Amino acid sequence: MHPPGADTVLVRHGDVNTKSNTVKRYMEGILVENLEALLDDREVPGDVEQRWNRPLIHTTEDDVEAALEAATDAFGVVSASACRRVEPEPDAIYEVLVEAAREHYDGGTFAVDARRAEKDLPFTSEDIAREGGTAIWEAVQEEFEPEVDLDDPDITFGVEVHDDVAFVYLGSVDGPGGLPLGSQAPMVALVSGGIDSPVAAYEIMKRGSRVIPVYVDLGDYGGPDHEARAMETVATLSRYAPNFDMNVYRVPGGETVALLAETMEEGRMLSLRRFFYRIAEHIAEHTNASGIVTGEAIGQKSSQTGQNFAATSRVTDLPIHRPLLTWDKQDIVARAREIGTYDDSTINAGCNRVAPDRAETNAQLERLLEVEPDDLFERAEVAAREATLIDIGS
Ligand SMILES: Nc1ncnc2c1ncn2[C@@H]1O[C@H](COP(=O)(O)OP(=O)(O)OP(=O)(O)O)[C@@H](O)[C@H]1O
Repeated sequence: MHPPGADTVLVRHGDVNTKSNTVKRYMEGILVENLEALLDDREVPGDVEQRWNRPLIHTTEDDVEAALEAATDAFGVVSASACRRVEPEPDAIYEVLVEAAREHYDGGTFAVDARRAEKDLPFTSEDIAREGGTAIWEAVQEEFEPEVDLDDPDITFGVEVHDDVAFVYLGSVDGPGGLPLGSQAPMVALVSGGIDSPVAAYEIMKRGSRVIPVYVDLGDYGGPDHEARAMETVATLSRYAPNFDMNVYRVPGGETVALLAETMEEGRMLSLRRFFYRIAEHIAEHTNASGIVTGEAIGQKSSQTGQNFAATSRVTDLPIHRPLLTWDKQDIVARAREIGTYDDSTINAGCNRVAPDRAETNAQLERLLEVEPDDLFERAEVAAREATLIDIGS
């Protein structure tokens, strides 16, 4: 919903605002590039203006909702509004508020939420809210019984006044928040195509890190459907990052997985995890990435206990980031649905279970080292070297 004639998207960022002016300018520049790429990828016409504090997308009224959707998919964006630009004069603002009310108000409560970006304007936010509210009320009172409710209105008319322009909008749409993608160091993301790992990758992207996706082919324990599922989830994630390479490193792990399944019982999943981390470390070295991301959550699976993390994490010097560490499964599922990876993740991959019937929950590294294959690290190194890059076709 937007005021008639709205052809601009007003973009608000959050954490970018906490930075020094130099860093903020740099990050706003990255955000603008990302917004341009999202518009381009979705074939939405529009120009992005790098305006201090408030990037703007200039588009057409027909395209403004699509531009708004693209803007609220950009990492670093806290919220955005489709708005009409007007002269920063009270009467011009009230005129547009009245037009917007005539078009969209259909009874119930309303509020005017007005802000001034500059303090030296000859009117206050309260003046605009009060007089704008009166103008709206007078315009609709013959047809309806309008009521002002500042706490929980049915419709909110937003006004933001700068010294050179004012914006009028009807509410705002939340974005993901975080920081612009590419403003932080890249990370290797271990993606399995399950529900959790794509969400973990998304959460790291949200903090500004591009991800280098790595999928380990599990051989007989994986299969084409398992792999396709992983690739689909990455393709979905790449819609949020059209100007970043998200092709997947597919690493041949089938022989090692089969060996672990044949020779190990309780500690099998832990040595498998050590194998994954070590592979990720090699790919991180090769791609200049600064960490490893997984979808693990404390206690979610028997292999994901605190003791097991302590025993397995020591296999690499790189930090292992587990953005979902404290998340409940239902919250992970909700986020997967929100970002669009849930359906890909729940396709039946029809693969065999690697996990043993009796799983280790209290791993001791020394005991694990006694039973795991001596050449596990060499295997990881060779597998990483033999990785092939899969074009996810975005
Ligand atoms: N075949 C794989 N290739 C790459 N990474 C993997 C693979 N399998 C698991 N992982 C990584 O190890 C983590 C833990 O895997 P595990 O299978 O124990 O948990 P999960 O809850 O099923 O995870 P997910 O839902 O992401 O598959 C995953 O979140 C992912 O980061």
